[in-house]
Amino acid sequence: MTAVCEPAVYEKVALIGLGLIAGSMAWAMKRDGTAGEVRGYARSAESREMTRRLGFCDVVCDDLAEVVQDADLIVLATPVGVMGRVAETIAPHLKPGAVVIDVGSVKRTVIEEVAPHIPEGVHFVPCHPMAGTEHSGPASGFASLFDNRWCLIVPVEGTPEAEVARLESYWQRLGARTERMEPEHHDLVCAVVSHVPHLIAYTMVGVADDLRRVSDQEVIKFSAAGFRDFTRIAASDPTMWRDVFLTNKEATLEILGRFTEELFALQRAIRTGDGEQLHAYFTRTRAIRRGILQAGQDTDKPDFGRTR
Ligand SMILES: NC(=O)c1ccc[n+]([C@@H]2O[C@H](COP(=O)([O-])OP(=O)(O)OC[C@H]3O[C@@H](n4cnc5c(N)ncnc54)[C@H](O)[C@@H]3O)[C@@H](O)[C@H]2O)c1
Ligand SMILES: O=C(O)C(=O)C[C@]1(C(=O)O)C=C[C@@H](O)C=C1
Repeated sequence: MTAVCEPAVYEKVALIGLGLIAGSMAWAMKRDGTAGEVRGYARSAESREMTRRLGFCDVVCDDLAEVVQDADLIVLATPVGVMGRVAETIAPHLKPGAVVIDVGSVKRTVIEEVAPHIPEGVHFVPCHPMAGTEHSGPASGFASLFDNRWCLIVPVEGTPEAEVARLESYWQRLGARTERMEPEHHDLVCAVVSHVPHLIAYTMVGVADDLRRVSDQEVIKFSAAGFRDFTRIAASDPTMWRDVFLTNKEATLEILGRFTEELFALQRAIRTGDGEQLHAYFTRTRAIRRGILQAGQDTDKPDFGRTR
């Protein structure tokens, strides 16, 4: 029996910044023909060469104007700190009716920095796939990254409903579930579920490293899942995460403030031997994890399930 292929959602797609997210999008588009043609732009000859060798783009360019011209969908997949500059460079070369999206982990600042450069007649629809790994670069992408993960869509005022709906169907074809959100709410939610947890992991690994006595061999030798997870997360790309904290400053500081208050309360409970308080706290947090599992919302997929 011949498989019935859905038509492409966008005919020509241009990816800017060929790393984990762009590479995974390209593999996922190839998986079921979500795009007619995929072009990719990378600054370094090494990334372009690697991309050609892996074969996830039909055309690989070293010129931003060339990659975006004629593209129906343009994806900004660089660290968030440079997205404004990239948007400014590509703006004169965008065709009328094209859709520009970003996949950055922060939304309010990206909107402030990108939107002013988007020409009249071109649509800008900010997106954030809630999926990733600690790996980066063109060789790190894989087709199943977005399967069953959320992609948050943060439309700006005035975007035609049809363009947002089309983008939702695009992400769904890449395997994701979609939800729309306001930028400020997005940044606060991500500070809680992603940004501050990364900061805690970075800090915890830094603390272990400071205690050289235990860090060399013992930390790895005796670590069980908890600390190993911290070291995995703390291996994430430094440029990406520097930009996340600098651009989501307000929400990060808000959540960090709450976090340190709770931490001090637990610290006091330990110092004063208040077992009842500790037990009540841990009972509450266990119920949260169990609730997530019961609702079938834990879509965590370890790397061993990945496919190109
Ligand atoms: N890694 C994750 O878990 C994850 C998840 C969701 C969203 N994001 C967001 O997606 C974006 C890309 O992240 P990634 O994990 O794919 O990173 P990555 O480091 O794997 O890829 C980013 C690529 O952008 C390139 N780049 C940097 N500056 C550039 C510039 N000025 N012009 C062109 N290219 C440039 C880098 O060389 C790199 O190849 C980031 O904004 C990040 O916040 C990441
Ligand atoms: O799984 C991981 O390694 C990730 O860090 C992915 C993760 C997250 O915190 O969940 C990281 C940053 C993103 O913007 C979205 C997803």
